Amino acid sequence: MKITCYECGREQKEAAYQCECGGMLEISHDFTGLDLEQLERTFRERLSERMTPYASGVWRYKELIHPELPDRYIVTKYEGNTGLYSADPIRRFLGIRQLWLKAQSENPSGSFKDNGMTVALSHGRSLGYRRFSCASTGNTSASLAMYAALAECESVVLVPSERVSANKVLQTLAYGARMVRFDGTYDDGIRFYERHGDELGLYICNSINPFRIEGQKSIVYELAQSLNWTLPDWIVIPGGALSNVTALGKGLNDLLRLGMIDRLPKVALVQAEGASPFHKMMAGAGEELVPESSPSTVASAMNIGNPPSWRKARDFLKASGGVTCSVTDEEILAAKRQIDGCGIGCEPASASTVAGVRKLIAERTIDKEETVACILTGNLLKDTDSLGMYADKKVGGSLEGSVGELTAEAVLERLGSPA
Ligand SMILES: Cc1ncc(COP(=O)(O)O)c(C=O)c1O
Ligand SMILES: N[C@@H](CCOP(=O)(O)O)C(=O)O
Repeated sequence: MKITCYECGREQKEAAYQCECGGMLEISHDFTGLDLEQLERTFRERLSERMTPYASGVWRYKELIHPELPDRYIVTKYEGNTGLYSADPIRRFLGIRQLWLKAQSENPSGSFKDNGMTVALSHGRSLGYRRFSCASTGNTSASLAMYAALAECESVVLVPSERVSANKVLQTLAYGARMVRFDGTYDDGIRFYERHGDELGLYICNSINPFRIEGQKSIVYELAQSLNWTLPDWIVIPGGALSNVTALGKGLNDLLRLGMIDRLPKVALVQAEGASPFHKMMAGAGEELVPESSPSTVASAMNIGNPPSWRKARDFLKASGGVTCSVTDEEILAAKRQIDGCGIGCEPASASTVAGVRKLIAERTIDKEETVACILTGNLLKDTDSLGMYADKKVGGSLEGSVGELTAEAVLERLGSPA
């Protein structure tokens, strides 16, 4: 395993997040010598592991993620192992032949961050760190605080004072994090760490830490394994800091290189219109990202104007024929209503995927005969404010008004006869 600069290629020391040239870091593995059949058998056999690190849907793939890490450093809550659903109401809503929803929202802290955080935090422990940190819109901080508490370590987090979900803030605090609220956005928090992280002696677990990306690759490994190593035509994913799409691309390239899949699916990256600097760059065929200083969307997890991983994301999407699009807050909430109402549920950022599929079908980029998997990144309870924001607030048809005396007849009168 080697850590190099994504920009200049220079090899790096272990604990760095950024090369001297300012470039992001990347981990590369030498997979030579790995026996494909043996690997597939191992990944299958580990599905029946219980209470060992290999019962995790991340560490099941340790050989492809962090082969050198001694097991004693692993901090796991058996993350991954999330549901893959074929939700008919959503499929009908989109009018598409086949749709899968991969619910990373079912992770232990309620978001896809756990896939990456277990690896970053475990690696930091192996380096001797006891104090872990991040800047966050709330999900990264909740995940970090949960794993740090499990490892009996400290967590220190920077969270903007506005435009974040109160649920995520409270969850982070409940796990014992020390929190600094500040005026600004996630982007300002990252800039602070790039300047001061080392001097503060903190181990930073944002996605500028390349071990986060290694862990997040497991999402697509697990998706591929669940579908017997045959991926759908499209994978659709939301984009904020762009760590998830970067990890998706890296994981897909690993699987192709190893011969575990025989073609790359197309990837669609969806941003919220009010925070879409990456989509604007891609749509305008530009090569350089122009940061947005005041990103603003109901999908608060994606209130990001200067995504650190944009170069990696751009290179993957361009090389693989991927696309980007943006959707409005209204479109996000309409899609969220469908996803919640079919019993799966998600937070607004995740719903942008289904909204994006709808738009890409309308634009004829996705054909209705193609197969699609959407990555649902965060849990419905992560943002309860957004539940009151549906255009039509009657989600399941709430019984408005009083039923008077509570009798079966009175309730039935309000409900009507069963369908
Ligand atoms: C629930 C949720 N969905 C989507 C995103 C966007 O993912 P990324 O920042 O990796 O692009 C985030 C935050 O990062 C998130 O918390
Ligand atoms: N939505 C994220 C912001 C991106 O953070 P990172 O972990 O990819 O650096 C959050 O939950 O903080």
